[in-house]
Amino acid sequence: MTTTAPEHLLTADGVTMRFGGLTALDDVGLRVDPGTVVGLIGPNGAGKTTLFNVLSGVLRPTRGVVSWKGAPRSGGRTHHLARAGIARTFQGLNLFPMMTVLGNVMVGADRLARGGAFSLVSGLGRHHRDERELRERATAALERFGVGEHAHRLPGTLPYGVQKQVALARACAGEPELLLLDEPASGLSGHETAELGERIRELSKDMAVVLVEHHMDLVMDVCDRVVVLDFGRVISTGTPEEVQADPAVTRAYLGTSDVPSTGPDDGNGDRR
Ligand SMILES: Nc1ncnc2c1ncn2[C@@H]1O[C@H](COP(=O)(O)OP(=O)(O)OP(=O)(O)O)[C@@H](O)[C@H]1O
Repeated sequence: MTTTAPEHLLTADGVTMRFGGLTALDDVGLRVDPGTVVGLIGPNGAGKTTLFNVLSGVLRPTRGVVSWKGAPRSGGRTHHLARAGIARTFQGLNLFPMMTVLGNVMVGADRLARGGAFSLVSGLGRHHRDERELRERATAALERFGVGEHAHRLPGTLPYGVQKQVALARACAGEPELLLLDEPASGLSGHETAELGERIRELSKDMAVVLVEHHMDLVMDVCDRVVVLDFGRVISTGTPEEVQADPAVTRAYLGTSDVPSTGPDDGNGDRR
């Protein structure tokens, strides 16, 4: 039997999100193809976080459809999405503070095993073989992100940059097909951000990536396509070069310090 790979991994069609009288997203369309890195940018309040939350299933749109491999998706909790092959990171890291680094990453690897997410902590209800496999996967993920030596530490005892790598390792340990990254460069040094760029490029060989990010150098460096939001609408889509050259984008950023065509930025362009 011949199977045809779906053209798009994730699509959003006509997505509108209203909060009371405020329209945070207005008829937004987006597509993410396998193996591509898609950047979501826009001035403060443009709707990036709202769209990220719709794509990651945290918010159900007022109107419109988000589809995964061609099938409409109706929201879903994080672990449901993880089982489908979608992983995300959080701005606030969201590591479990009382669990070791290894334990945290084993939770991320869990979609590939049979037991429930927390049975690995208690050891209840999990087949020993499963647990050994999870441990191996998690250890490999930590090594891949260069933080294997911290496996038995608690996250809170580690520098912020290391915790960010652990959060990335946790998201990738389940071998997702799509990784959603919410401002992964925030709080990182220039050197750490450059390393992150290399990692994202490497990850994109195995999975698609959606990146919400204020750090323009990173966006322009790693993204295949960039979607620009302004006041909840998509005002430009294209390669980094195309959106940088788009006058609509320049206009949207006018008066902010968050200009996509310049070098390093402080990530705080605010026009409100
Ligand atoms: N839960 C909510 N209730 C009401 N209004 C909201 C809610 N979430 C977001 N908004 C509003 O929706 C608009 C878009 O916000 P959103 O946070 O998505 O923008 P953003 O592009 O992520 O901004 P930033 O770059 O500052 O994070 C803003 O006007 C914001 O105040």
